Amino acid sequence: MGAGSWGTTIAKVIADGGCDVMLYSRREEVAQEINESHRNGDYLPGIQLPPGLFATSDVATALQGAEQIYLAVPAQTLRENLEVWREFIPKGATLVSLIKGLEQGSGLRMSQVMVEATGLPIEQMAVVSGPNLALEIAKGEPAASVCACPDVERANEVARTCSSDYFTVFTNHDLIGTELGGVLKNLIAVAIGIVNGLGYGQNTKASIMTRGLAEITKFAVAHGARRRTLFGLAGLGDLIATSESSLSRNFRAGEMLGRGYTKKEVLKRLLQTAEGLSSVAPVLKIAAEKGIEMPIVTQVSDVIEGRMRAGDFGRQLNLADDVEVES
Ligand SMILES: NC(=O)C1=CN([C@@H]2O[C@H](COP(=O)(O)OP(=O)(O)OC[C@H]3O[C@@H](n4cnc5c(N)ncnc54)[C@H](OP(=O)(O)O)[C@@H]3O)[C@@H](O)[C@H]2O)C=CC1
Ligand SMILES: O=C(CO)COP(=O)(O)O
Repeated sequence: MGAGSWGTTIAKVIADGGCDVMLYSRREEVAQEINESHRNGDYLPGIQLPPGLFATSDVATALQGAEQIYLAVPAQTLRENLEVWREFIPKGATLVSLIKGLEQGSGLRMSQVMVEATGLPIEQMAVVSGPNLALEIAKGEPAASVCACPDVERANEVARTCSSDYFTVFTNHDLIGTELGGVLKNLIAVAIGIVNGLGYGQNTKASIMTRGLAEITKFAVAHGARRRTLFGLAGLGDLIATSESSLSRNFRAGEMLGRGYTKKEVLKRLLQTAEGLSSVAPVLKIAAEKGIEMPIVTQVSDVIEGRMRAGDFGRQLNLADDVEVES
């Protein structure tokens, strides 16, 4: 559900793995292009999609008989989408979030939004997250990811379905950690983008990446995540991929901020989803409520909202109450 860069790529992975896939696009012309030319030129230029991958702009057709429903729309639209889609969800289907953002206002993770918006139990909700830059995977470059679901059997089924000879999906039990890893690394990717835009070198980036990992681990653990999840593919792995790649929209957004563009200008130029720009406010609100210091994320927010000059970014990287988190 969602034929942007990641929805289309996962659909390709699943079709390449031998399963039937129906991809939902809200725009009829995108579905038509996929069915007729086996391309999605807006989002995956140069990529040939497999003939077994079909698309539709009709929700009922997309969801008819679906056993697993992969959600790949922006975090801020998921609730309203599901409120329309829920009547078409087949009984017992697994809903899989591919989304790496928090809902603004409520601060909820996507699996929580999925439960609220559909009325289905959390056991039917899964998340797939990891170092997965869409275009690289669409080209067939090998990569791995993590599927977490409270129901172990469903996690295994999803992992099997969306694994192919170039995409390996591991399972774990930590839904919260897997979900938060994807959300939080985006904020650090924006930070790395900012200092890259300022022209700083590897010391600054490595410092922010390492201290950023400490900061986001602390936040995630305070929510019940397992620390080791944040040091695996869904945390550190995704942080490395996103922070070092110009394919990352969050990194590119940060880079533009570092070069002096305003948030409004960045959003206008980006055209695609950069979840970090929307997640930063709910993350900081929750952090403040729980008394968690997040100096890097705070500075990201200050630069995004124009409260701090990008040139001043990175002067304060320490967590005042935490000196041992790296041990
Ligand atoms: N791209 C990547 O490498 C990865 C992305 N993700 C995550 O996947 C999620 C989706 O990202 P991605 O595919 O990259 O985003 P894109 O911006 O590439 O695509 C977004 C998709 O959502 C659709 N959409 C936008 N608004 C609505 C709406 N109101 N109702 C229904 N559909 C809507 C868009 O349709 P339209 O084209 O008509 O605007 C498009 O199909 C994000 O949370 C992202 O963090 C996770 C891993 C990797
Ligand atoms: O999550 C991603 C890679 O794992 C994609 O990152 P961006 O959303 O920043 O492009």
